[in-house]
Amino acid sequence: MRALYRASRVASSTLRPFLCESHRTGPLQTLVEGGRSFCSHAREKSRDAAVDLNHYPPERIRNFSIIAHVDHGKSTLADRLLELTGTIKKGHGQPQYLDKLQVERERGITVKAQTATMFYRHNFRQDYTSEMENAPKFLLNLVDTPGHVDFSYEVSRSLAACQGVLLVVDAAQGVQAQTVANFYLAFESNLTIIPVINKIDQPTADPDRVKAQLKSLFDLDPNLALLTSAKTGQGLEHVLPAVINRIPSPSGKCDSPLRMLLLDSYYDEYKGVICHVAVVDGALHKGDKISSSATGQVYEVSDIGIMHPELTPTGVLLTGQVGYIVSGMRSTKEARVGDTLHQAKILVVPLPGFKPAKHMVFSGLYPADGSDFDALNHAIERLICNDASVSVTKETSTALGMGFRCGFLGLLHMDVFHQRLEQEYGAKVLSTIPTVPYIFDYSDGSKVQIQNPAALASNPRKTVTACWEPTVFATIIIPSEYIGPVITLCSERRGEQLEYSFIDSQRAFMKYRLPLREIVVDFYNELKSITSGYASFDYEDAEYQKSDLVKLDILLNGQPVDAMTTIVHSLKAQRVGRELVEKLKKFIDRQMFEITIQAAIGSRVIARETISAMRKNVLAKCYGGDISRKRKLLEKQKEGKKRMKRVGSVDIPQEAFHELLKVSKE
Ligand SMILES: Nc1nc2c(ncn2[C@@H]2O[C@H](COP(=O)(O)OP(=O)(O)OP(=O)(O)O)[C@@H](O)[C@H]2O)c(=O)[nH]1
Repeated sequence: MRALYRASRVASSTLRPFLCESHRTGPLQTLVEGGRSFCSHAREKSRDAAVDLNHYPPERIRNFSIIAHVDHGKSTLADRLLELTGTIKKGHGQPQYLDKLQVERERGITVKAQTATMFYRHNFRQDYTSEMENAPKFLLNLVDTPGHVDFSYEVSRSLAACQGVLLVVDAAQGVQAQTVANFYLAFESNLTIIPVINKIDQPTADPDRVKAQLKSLFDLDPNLALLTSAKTGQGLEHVLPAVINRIPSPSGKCDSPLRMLLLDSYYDEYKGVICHVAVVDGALHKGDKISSSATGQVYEVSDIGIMHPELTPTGVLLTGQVGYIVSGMRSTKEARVGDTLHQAKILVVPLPGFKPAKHMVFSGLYPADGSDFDALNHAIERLICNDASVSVTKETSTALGMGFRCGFLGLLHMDVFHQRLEQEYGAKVLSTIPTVPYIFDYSDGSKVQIQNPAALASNPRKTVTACWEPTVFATIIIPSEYIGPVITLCSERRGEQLEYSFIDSQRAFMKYRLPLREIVVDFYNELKSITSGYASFDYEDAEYQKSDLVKLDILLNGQPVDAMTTIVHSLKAQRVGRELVEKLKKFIDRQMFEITIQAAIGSRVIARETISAMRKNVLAKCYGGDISRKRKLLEKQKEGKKRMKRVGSVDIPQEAFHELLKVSKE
């Protein structure tokens, strides 16, 4: 009896994940057919499946991510692995296949992490003479991640679905700042790290130097580093065997109730919201009803599959597998990244999820043509379905009308969002000067985070008692000859040096604490230019520090333009004010009346420029020398101008706003 019970338990635990919901809860004996484990319902469902995932229990799965510093070759390596496994055709004519966005192709950077499922036969005995057809087939999920610091949130999210990483390092450039940051992301997540020294085909490649750096900085065994060229294909044959041999399989429980992590989501015009998910425990089938731990909403799974590399329906996703689902969610408010999805009516302990995205930079987005507010609203709603890391709230500006205050992960992220709005949704956008989130303490004990400088209004009933600004820990890696200029740059930017050491005989490693405001605008460009492009830079957020901040208003003919208000350090107010005023003068056209442009702190004007009025020649038609008639005409013109000045509003061209974004230094 006990044996029978045990047999049915074993059968139940191994079979249940493969069954549809109606059968999973029913008596098992009705489902077992000639010793095979699948119910007729499940077979029916798998008919539309191009790939049968039932052959891939967790021990035949490896989930790994490719992480590296910018441009060290992640996406190219991903291409080669996809080709090697036959997932995409060789010479598909589209380099960096997984960089699908127009903005990624134009800028040559990865912005969005992309997952692709590959199938690969691996012979553990390394006995290549034996027939490979008999070697076990593995399901490999590869995640290509962005390298730029702004998108490290994407990297940390991707790592939640992985058990290991390929840490790619350029054989000529060696370890760079994002290599360090990404190593620690993987290390702190307890992932297996496989070092890959790439671009060994370059004439300046020095793999031994890189191996020594990997040892001294990360204590990684240099003998375990793989040497590759994603360009020529050299050494690539060792990558996937290393993935299978060194990275553990996912450790979820097949016989537990479904727990699935929502990794990412995007909006598709035809299918609606498509969610990328990692099945941690249990299994999910097409037609199942699932529920969100965050909202309690119930959905029916209408499509399910893997990215192979395009959406490929499979009818099922099993423990340890990564794929997509379509379940009728309508917006990212429903598809919350980091949420745990489970079978409806079966309660589970939610998975740890992710830390919420931290918004470093805020900016107002307004329709370039005021009447297009609805179009911009629609475009932003759609785009945040594809980029949930942006925060959006509505705001109104007296100068620009109705718009949005958006929070971004950094300046590049802001630029990319802006570009995507224009390219993918045809929205014409005007953005205001980016600002960082400051905190102000008031005399009544309240604390307010200011994301829009114009909102910092003077209030007679309470005064500001303290100002706080966000800071970051910055990592800078540079060739030793540039140490002097970099130290000067950091101290100009109010930085405090925390660490200073040498990676090897040629390169220095520095850690600084810097105010976030000082690095979001143009710090990286300046760092690159003073180091001939050799510096690498990364940062992570640190705590707030007390600071002496002032609100800087820009006034046109005495009227403050709220969209141009900014908050600056008091020591730099004069310089920033002058720079803003001079920039504006260049971009505002002369009008029929005089325009004064002023920068002011409260009622104190700290910089001023004047654009003189265009003078219409009212005397053109006045022939002859009647002086009193001429004087009369000039007097009339002066009166008219006064009236225009009083009632007229200054037209500020779009370029003026774009130029103000570039105000390089505070
Ligand atoms: N010589 C050489 N060039 C390579 C190799 N691998 C990649 N590249 C080149 O390096 C550049 C950057 O490659 P990507 O694959 O886009 O780098 P990435 O790390 O994905 O870049 P981000 O996504 O922006 O972080 C491209 O011009 C590639 O052609 C290699 O093994 N050898």
